[in-house]
Amino acid sequence: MDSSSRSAVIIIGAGVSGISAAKVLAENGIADLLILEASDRIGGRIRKESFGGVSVELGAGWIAGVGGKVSNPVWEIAAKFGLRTCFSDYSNARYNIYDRSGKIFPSGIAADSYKKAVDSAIQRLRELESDCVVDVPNGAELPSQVPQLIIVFLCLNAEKKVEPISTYVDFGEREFLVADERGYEYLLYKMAEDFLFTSEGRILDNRLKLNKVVRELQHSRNGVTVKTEDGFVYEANYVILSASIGVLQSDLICFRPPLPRWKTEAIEKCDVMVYTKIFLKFPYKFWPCGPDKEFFIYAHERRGYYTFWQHMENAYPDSNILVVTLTNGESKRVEAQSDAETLKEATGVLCDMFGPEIPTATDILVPRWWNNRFQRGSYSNYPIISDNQVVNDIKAPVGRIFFTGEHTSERFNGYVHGGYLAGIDTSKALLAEIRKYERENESKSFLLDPLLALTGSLTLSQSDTVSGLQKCDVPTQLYLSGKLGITEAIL
Ligand SMILES: Cc1cc2nc3c(=O)[nH]c(=O)nc-3n(C[C@H](O)[C@H](O)[C@H](O)COP(=O)(O)OP(=O)(O)OC[C@H]3O[C@@H](n4cnc5c(N)ncnc54)[C@H](O)[C@@H]3O)c2cc1C
Repeated sequence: MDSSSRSAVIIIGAGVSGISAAKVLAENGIADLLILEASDRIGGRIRKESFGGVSVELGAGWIAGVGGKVSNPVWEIAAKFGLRTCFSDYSNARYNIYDRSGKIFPSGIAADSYKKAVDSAIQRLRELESDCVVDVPNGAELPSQVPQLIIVFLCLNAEKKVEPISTYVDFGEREFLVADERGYEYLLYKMAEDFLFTSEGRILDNRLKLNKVVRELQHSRNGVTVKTEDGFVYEANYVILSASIGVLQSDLICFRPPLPRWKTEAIEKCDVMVYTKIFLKFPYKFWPCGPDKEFFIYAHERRGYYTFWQHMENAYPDSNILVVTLTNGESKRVEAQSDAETLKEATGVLCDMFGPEIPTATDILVPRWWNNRFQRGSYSNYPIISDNQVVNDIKAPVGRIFFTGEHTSERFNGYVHGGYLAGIDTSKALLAEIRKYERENESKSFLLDPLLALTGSLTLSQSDTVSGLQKCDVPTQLYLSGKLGITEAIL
């Protein structure tokens, strides 16, 4: 076991929220920080991979919420660094719906069915709201012609909340696909460059430590001891924890003492969505091309079975890549099987749509977000009908541990900009806390001064001298939530 010196703040996780949190701290004079990241890279759920000769985004692919009155901060950063993006027009998908015999549903029927189903689902949601039942409206009465379409759209929307989605209300309704060889993650690197030492595209600053899997957080009124899987121990005055909601629900990180019940209950209440983009590379195109054909749908009686497709010709012309999106149960099923089996299933679906003569895919890429122990899912999904108490509890600090990540964003959870803004918010809250202690400490030492002069000496313990911040610790949660008992709050 090794010991490192004490840091002012340790940030756990180098995804967008961890990096934005660290940047705000650094900009506000907290240079003494340490970022511990479990994997061998920064980015977290923003991740590119080379596939079929281009860069594909296994995680976040779109900058969602663009073109409104307020500018999406992630869009601004992307513009600043010249990230290449393509506008995505999903609206045409409803006209590109294939049945199992490869017939396209006539556009009128499809659009009409879509509208009816959405209306019916919204109505059903309103009813559910009054009953306080929380779920995707599986049982909504759907027109029989293209049920799969409706379910896809409802899934894609309901999983990210059906009623006004803050992202679109605030930032606009347009979505842009990142299609840049440097990847979406390039933005994180550029953010890190502002406060970490970098050279030739690499972060060389030893305040970022990769392959450091945090397994234990021992916290007290004096600080936090962080233990990693490789036996290292790090000490900090404060910790910002940006691990995903799926990780918090798992047993990867042990808290000593355990998190209070109000916290663990809130964490359990938040659903984890699994969203999987499967990439298939072909020797040549056999699907209809053109911008209005970018998205197409396969209508199958089995819910979510290889339903939502996208060709990558707009993003990367002549790449001959198709992407199919699966969610939740289907994602987990596919993650558990071999890629060869997945390829066989996907090929069967493509044969249904485009005939048996299609070429065999030369490559397949199946990300496994659910089985990744540093993610355990793709993004958070708060119950449609829930108050803000759950998210407030999830983000509330416990003593010296502050929580961040997309799941702590009240308005933009599930999105990159949610993670980005959450990181900023958390750091601001921590800075306020630090300043408060500094003020209190100053007034304490002011009171102590005459005493010191009288006695001539006063010995402080080592932990007291590390930082004045430790001298008058009041568990943060005490004043954030009136419902707590003292012992729970101290935990
Ligand atoms: C498939 C997919 C598609 C998506 N599509 C979009 C999209 O199109 N648009 C959009 O805006 N958003 C999208 N998202 C969501 C977006 O990617 C996330 O909201 C955002 O990236 C989350 O950032 P974060 O910092 O909160 O978490 P993360 O990126 O998960 O960062 C947390 C970091 O903590 C690390 N970590 C975890 N446990 C430990 C530990 N014990 N010790 C040390 N480190 C640890 C992880 O390795 C990770 O790097 C998508 C996500 C997925 C998976």
